[in-house]
Amino acid sequence: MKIYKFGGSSLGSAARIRKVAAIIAGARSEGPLVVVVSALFRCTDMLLESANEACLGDENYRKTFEEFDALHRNIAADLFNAEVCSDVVSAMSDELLELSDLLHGVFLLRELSEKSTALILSFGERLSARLISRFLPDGYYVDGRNLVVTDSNPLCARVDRHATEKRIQSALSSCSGVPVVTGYIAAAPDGTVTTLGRGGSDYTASLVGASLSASEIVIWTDVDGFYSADPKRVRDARVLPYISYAEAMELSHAGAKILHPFSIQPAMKASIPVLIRNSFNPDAPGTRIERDVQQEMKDRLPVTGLSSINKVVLLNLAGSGMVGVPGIASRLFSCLALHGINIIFISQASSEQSISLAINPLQAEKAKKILEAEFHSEIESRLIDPLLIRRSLALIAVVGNNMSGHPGVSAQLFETLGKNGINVIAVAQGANEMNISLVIESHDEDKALNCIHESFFLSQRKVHVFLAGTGTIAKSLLQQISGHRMNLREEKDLDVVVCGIANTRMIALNNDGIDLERWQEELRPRADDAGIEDYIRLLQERNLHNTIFVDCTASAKVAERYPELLKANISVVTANKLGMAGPETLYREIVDAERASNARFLYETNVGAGLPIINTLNDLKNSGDKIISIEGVLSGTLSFIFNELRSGGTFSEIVRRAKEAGYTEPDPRDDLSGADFARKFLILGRELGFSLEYADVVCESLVPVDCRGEMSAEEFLVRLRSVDDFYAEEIRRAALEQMTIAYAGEIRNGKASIGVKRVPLESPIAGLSGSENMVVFTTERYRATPLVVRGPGAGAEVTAGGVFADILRIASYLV
Ligand SMILES: NC(=O)C1=CN([C@@H]2O[C@H](COP(=O)(O)OP(=O)(O)OC[C@H]3O[C@@H](n4cnc5c(N)ncnc54)[C@H](OP(=O)(O)O)[C@@H]3O)[C@@H](O)[C@H]2O)C=CC1
Ligand SMILES: N[C@@H](CC=O)C(=O)O
Repeated sequence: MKIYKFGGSSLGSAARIRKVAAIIAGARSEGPLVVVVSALFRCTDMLLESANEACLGDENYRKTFEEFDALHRNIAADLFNAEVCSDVVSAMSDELLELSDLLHGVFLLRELSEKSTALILSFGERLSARLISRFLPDGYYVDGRNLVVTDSNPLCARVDRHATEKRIQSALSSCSGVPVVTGYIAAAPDGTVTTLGRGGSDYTASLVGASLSASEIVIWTDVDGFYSADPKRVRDARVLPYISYAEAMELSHAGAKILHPFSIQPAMKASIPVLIRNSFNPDAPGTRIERDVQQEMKDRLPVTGLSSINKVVLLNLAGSGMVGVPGIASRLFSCLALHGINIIFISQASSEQSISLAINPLQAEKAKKILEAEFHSEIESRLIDPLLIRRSLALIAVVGNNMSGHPGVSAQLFETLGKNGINVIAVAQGANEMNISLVIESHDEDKALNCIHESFFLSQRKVHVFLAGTGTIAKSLLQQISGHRMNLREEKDLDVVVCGIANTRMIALNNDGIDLERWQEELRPRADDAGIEDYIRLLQERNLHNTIFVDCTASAKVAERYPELLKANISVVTANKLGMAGPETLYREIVDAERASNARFLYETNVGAGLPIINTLNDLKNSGDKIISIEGVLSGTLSFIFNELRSGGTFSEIVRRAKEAGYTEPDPRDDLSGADFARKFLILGRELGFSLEYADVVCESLVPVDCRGEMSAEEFLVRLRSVDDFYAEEIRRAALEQMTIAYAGEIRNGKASIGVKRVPLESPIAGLSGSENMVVFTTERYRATPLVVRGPGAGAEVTAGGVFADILRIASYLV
């Protein structure tokens, strides 16, 4: 014998009911079957709505009732021929009339007790079972009120298992045909209608299955099975082929809505497998819930799935007078139980100074009053503090049989949450080690679910990138991410998802990732006054896990926001030097914010574009070497200019080419003035531990005096022709002495200076070509032969590559 339970989503229309009948016919050919049904799709909600409206004196209750009434009549008209239909409708009419009278009574009295609510709600299942039993060739109606015996709690009744089993066995053991049992509804011994709580039809199915020793209980629903997390919250959640009874119980108690939390227990006790299957996709294998016997279950990762309860409140009973006093916990739990308050979560530290309880927010005020009364004298005498209630919280359960005895699961869990800036307010784990429950702020719920899901390899790991700037470097970066994304997915199990792109005028946002093949088309105009603050607000509102802000602007305003981002635990990668080379106060703020947060700040491209200069310096420093001096050429543009001058080009023309090649700053005067080079030296000087401001770098400007005012880049390049002859002559004269000229600098003893220098033709600097940079580290370890880093120090491709590498460094830290 099998038990098939169909939820409301499977019973939404005549067409759906026909599909259900086909599923039943298939099973019937294999052996006896009992069907349990919920109310038709949305009907329980309609009944509740109508009852509430009636109670408020809102005449709309009739309209809602009529909608409910019409839905059943229309489905009957569609399912049956005229003769049968009139038969079915007349059977249903008696019940619909009774329901209408009841609602009218509520309307007149303006009173809706839990008892009358249960009675009104019972019509949903009663009418759906009437329709379906009649539609099945050998179906017959069985009223769950005659089978399931409960206490008299109307809306969430406790089942008397013994009495229920006897009734089910006597009614259904030797049934012929297909009994169609109303799920969800039950009755107290005095005949009062009760219900088993929302989703209680699953429980009915499990009770029926256990009482009849069924071979399996199949819960037919509208999804493919039990997911590793709620797919509405975790897009990459996947169907679990197997889970154990214990896991299913833990997950459904902690919010997984797919199964009524009580429904596992009867099946588990009778060792009956429970299958979750999709009536919309009957070919899908679904999820099998049974004892932990399958090898697949034993071989699984430690965490099987996650679930969450969206709204809980935390009650905190605390006080020094609780320490070592037996009976406090007993009084706490007993008085809440006495008043029917369900405790979802309990946490107590070994100090015994406080006990935290999570409960349903609807019961919070009642619970507070009860506890204040219970502990009145202790609160008066200050042995216990006034009761604290924290609201807007969510509970997350991380569940897996294989977590037990597997060291490192909680470490990984808390590390993941910490790196994403998610504060854990309370924690509980039972000694069976298969459920770690956490209470967090509810606005972090989705973020927490997603990062935990990825961290335990339940889905592909992701970083979410928000890019500022769409210029030379940003374009190249987007091209590189787009080109390499598939490889990263396949080889590193990492997805770099670009969720935001903004410049000063346009913006594109998409949590699922902007299409990088056509990102320009996704850009939309921004409001005139929307600055970088607005972009940061939007990205913070999204609150995605593993978020990295990437700055490819040359804007000081953007750089000023780094501390705020880091404090919000958002990592930053920047090509923009105006943070680390900004005023020392900003530099300190950034460094301090990074230290205080769990986020990372990487800026390797600030010096030498894609060359590993900052990392090399830090490696030397961190491994205890002493830096004596740093010398070299750190401007790609200036290097290019002097390298090209040696080959005979004209100064202004070479600057134009440097700009076209993407070597220059947005304003090339930032290169020619030495400002960009000076910023790099400032950054290196600060890395060395010197307290420096920009003005401390002695810097020679190559910008002619008449080119220093406001002017367009084009006008500047034209005016620059005035110095062409001068530099041609300088190069010629130097060559006569086997020398050349270059723009280079040195940091020594905390002093930094840069400028034009004559260098011998055979020197390494004269050997540079293109936009090459060269940094010479003379250190205690590298004294005789200094350590040299050399290579292209400017250009879109290498810079974007460096930014991308920083993103990946942060990704490997985060995920
Ligand atoms: N070129 C190179 O080799 C290297 C460059 N860098 C650094 O990379 C950065 C980018 O350079 P590059 O791509 O050449 O510059 P571009 O001038 O080509 O692009 C700058 C981008 O930043 C945008 N922007 C400016 N201010 C803001 C703001 N407040 N909010 C959002 N977007 C803003 C601009 O938008 P809009 O178009 O609307 O003005 C533009 O899209 C610079 O800081 C540079 O120093 C670092 C190493 C090497
Ligand atoms: N404009 C810069 C680019 C790298 O920072 C340079 O020329 O070096």
